[in-house]
Amino acid sequence: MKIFNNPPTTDWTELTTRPQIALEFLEGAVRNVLNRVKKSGDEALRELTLQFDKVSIGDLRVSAQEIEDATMSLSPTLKNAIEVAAGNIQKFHAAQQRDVLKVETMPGVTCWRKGVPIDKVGIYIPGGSAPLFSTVLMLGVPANLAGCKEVVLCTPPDKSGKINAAILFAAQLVGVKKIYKVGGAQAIAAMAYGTETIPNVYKIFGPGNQYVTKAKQLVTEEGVAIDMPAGPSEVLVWADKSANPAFIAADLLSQAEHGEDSQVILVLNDTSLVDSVKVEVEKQLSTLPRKAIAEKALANSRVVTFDDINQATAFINAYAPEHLIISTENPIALADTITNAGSVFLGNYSPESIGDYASGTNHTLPTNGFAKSFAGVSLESFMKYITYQELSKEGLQSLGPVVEQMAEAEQLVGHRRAVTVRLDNIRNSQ
Ligand SMILES: NC(=O)c1ccc[n+]([C@@H]2O[C@H](COP(=O)([O-])OP(=O)(O)OC[C@H]3O[C@@H](n4cnc5c(N)ncnc54)[C@H](O)[C@@H]3O)[C@@H](O)[C@H]2O)c1
Ligand SMILES: N[C@H](CO)Cc1c[nH]c[nH+]1
Ligand SMILES: [Zn+2]
Repeated sequence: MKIFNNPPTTDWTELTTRPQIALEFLEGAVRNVLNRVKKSGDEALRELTLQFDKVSIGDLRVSAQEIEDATMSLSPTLKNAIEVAAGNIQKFHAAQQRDVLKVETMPGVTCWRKGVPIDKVGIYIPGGSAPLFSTVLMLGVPANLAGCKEVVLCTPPDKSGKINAAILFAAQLVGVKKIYKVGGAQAIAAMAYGTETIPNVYKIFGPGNQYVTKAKQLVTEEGVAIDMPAGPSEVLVWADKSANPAFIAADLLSQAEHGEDSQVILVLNDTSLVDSVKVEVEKQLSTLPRKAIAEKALANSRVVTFDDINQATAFINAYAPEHLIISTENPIALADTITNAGSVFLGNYSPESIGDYASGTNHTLPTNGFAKSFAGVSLESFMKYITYQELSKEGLQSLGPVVEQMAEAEQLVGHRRAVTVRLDNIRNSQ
């Protein structure tokens, strides 16, 4: 991890840059995949799966027997852990349900807003380097709570053409039945355009690598909605002397192990922890099974120190981390100064991996600075909100003249007439 002490505050560009595949190459490669799936459907999916996942797939859909076998093969302790996590995720997301609130903006003018589920949604479950069955809970639970009619799940097969048993168990737990063995940009294309086997959907959810994330962004050009760009994982730890160097190192490594293009940042308000954290990172890295991956991610990572706490806040808001851990003496006060972050973990006993799996919050979060403008997945992400209004005769008599004035001034006589014709009718019938 490269160290920056009191970096100049005029331009954060270099310090907030994430490791990325060259944009032109990435976009070209992903557009090629999208076009192939659009043109050749299932045939392209099979060819691309052979090319990228090195396996030949016959039936793209996971059978009921495969789901049953997977469920049987899983240990009771893991099943129980998944159920506990699902319960917490269910509780947190169910609490996001809102009552319909009717507002009388003027006497006789009533407006309200009602959430309705998005009929058809697609959920992408990453599986390239690790089978993220926790993501099935993060997306399946709110889709189920929202009442989406059709949920399509895509995830890459392993080298023997199978889907990880825990992914299948979690899917049946949250009621997802349409599961397909396809990953990467080709899975996003399948859910966006539909193929002979895979139904198209209206909105695509889920994290993934840079290919998956770019594919999601590109299909929005064709009218498909997405949750947000949720690419390579990242964490920023903000610590002071009260933090434990072993905890900090473990938190940094927990996200560094996701992928070589992950990035972890340590922000310190003094330099006293630099050496002890370095020692701990080396120590813990030496026994980490995914050491090679984490080492590459650490090479893209940074320690940034600031004498001035306000500069630290400004940097963190400019970086807009996916995850922010605040391991300082008064974490809540510091958290209040943060406007750009996906999810925040407070104090020394809130490791980020708790949120990855089981506290209840959603782990599908904006990366690469998108936390400036996007929120993580929530129940609302699976709904759309329709607004309604109903006017009584008296309501139209009060508000109609206002709209007549405004429509006339916008030179939209047709708009004015839709009001006038009714006001005339009321007058004539009195
Ligand atoms: N932001 C979030 O909320 C969040 C949550 C969980 C995971 N993640 C991230 O998701 C990512 C998962 O990535 P992954 O790779 O393990 O799994 P993945 O499922 O996202 O991608 C695997 C697929 O990528 C495709 N692919 C691989 N190399 C390719 C190439 N050269 N050209 C075209 N396509 C290619 C293959 O089709 C493969 O099936 C990680 O970066 C992780 O950090 C993010
Ligand atoms: N940290 C990831 C979100 O960036 C989520 C995850 C799933 N499993 C482990 N971690
Ligand atoms: Zn994680």
